Amino acid sequence: MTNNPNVVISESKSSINMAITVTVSNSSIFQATAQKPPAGPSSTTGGGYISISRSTKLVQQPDGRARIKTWVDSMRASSPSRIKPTPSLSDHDHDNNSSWMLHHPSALDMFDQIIDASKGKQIVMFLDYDGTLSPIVDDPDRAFMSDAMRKTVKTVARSFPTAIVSGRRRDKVYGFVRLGELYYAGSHGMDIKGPTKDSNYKKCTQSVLFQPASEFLPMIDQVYKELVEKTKSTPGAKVENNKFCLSVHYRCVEEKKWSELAQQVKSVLKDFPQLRLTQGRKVLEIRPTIKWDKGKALEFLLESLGFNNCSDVFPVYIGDDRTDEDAFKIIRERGQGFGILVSKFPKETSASYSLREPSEVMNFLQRLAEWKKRSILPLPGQCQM
Ligand SMILES: O=P(O)(O)OC[C@H]1O[C@H](O[C@H]2O[C@H](CO)[C@@H](O)[C@H](O)[C@H]2O)[C@H](O)[C@@H](O)[C@@H]1O
Repeated sequence: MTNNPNVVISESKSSINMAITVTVSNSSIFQATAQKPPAGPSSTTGGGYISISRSTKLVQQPDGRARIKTWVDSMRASSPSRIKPTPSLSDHDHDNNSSWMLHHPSALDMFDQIIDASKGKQIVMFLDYDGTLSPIVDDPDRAFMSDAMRKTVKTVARSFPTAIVSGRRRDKVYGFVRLGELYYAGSHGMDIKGPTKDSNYKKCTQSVLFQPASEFLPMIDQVYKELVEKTKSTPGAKVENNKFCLSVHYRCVEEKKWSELAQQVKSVLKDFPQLRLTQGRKVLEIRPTIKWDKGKALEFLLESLGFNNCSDVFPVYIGDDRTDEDAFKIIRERGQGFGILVSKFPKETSASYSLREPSEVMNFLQRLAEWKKRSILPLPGQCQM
């Protein structure tokens, strides 16, 4: 995707006023401040509040009970499968659904309009992995992508610069996707690497582009060990080491144990104010407080491609998670391209369009690749020089 995929950019250092900031809709859950030595290129700063949504803030209780309740509330809120299935939707639910679909229509239904808007511009594809290219499953180590999806992504990557942007560690998501011609932004964009022809992907360190949180590696490893130890008494809990960030999965934890798990995570994190907690789909995500996310990764990749100040670029970002909202927002702010949210349920989002599930994502990608193929073929009767 870049003119020079072999460039290595190191992070700049600045002193940071650490904060753990969490909003549920955009997902910071827990906030505390502390002064710490330099740890990253930039930082968030914060006061002592927790926030359930962009508009709702709670004052912290000294004993932390309100905070745990807020965590558990937001863990529930991030479990949309709890919503009743469509056949039993009430009139009110139907109205909500229809109104949401008016604002976020299906990208398949709007395919021609999307293509029209992209005319004369370079489409650049950004694809989230879990829940977008692969269906959500109980075991995060078995979230395999189908061969049909892999073939489709390969075809798309031949037509447009394409990046996978995932919360997972980069080598793990590469292990699922197994396509060397793509860009990969792992650890929520904190580990970016360009295309490689080398079949041994891990050894090809020359094409690493950006790792803005490398100073956090020892801390992340330490917190990983502590979380594994602390949560082992909670059946079903699973801690995943995503290199520059961590995931604490509660998909397989009984709901009555969620509060206990939140308490365990909180008790570890209290000693690490340099880390913040965000939420995904039945997962608590822990990452450095640096101002870097999937949106920044999108901007970085566009810049690497030479599209920073261009009016003729058309980024399309497809994702299902709260962490993808950072990228949807950037796309909106740039006024270029579109975000597409993968969801069966109405959700607050900055995406413009929606798709219901990975099979629809595949369908959309196939149509996009077919359109591109047709658009470069000569018209019938037209001579090729
Ligand atoms: O940015 P993504 O590629 O969407 O990664 C976000 C998290 O995805 C994975 O967890 C999610 O998918 C699992 C497998 O389907 C599922 O079991 C889990 O409940 C989901 O949250 C991944 O395991 C996490 O590390 C990523 O942060």
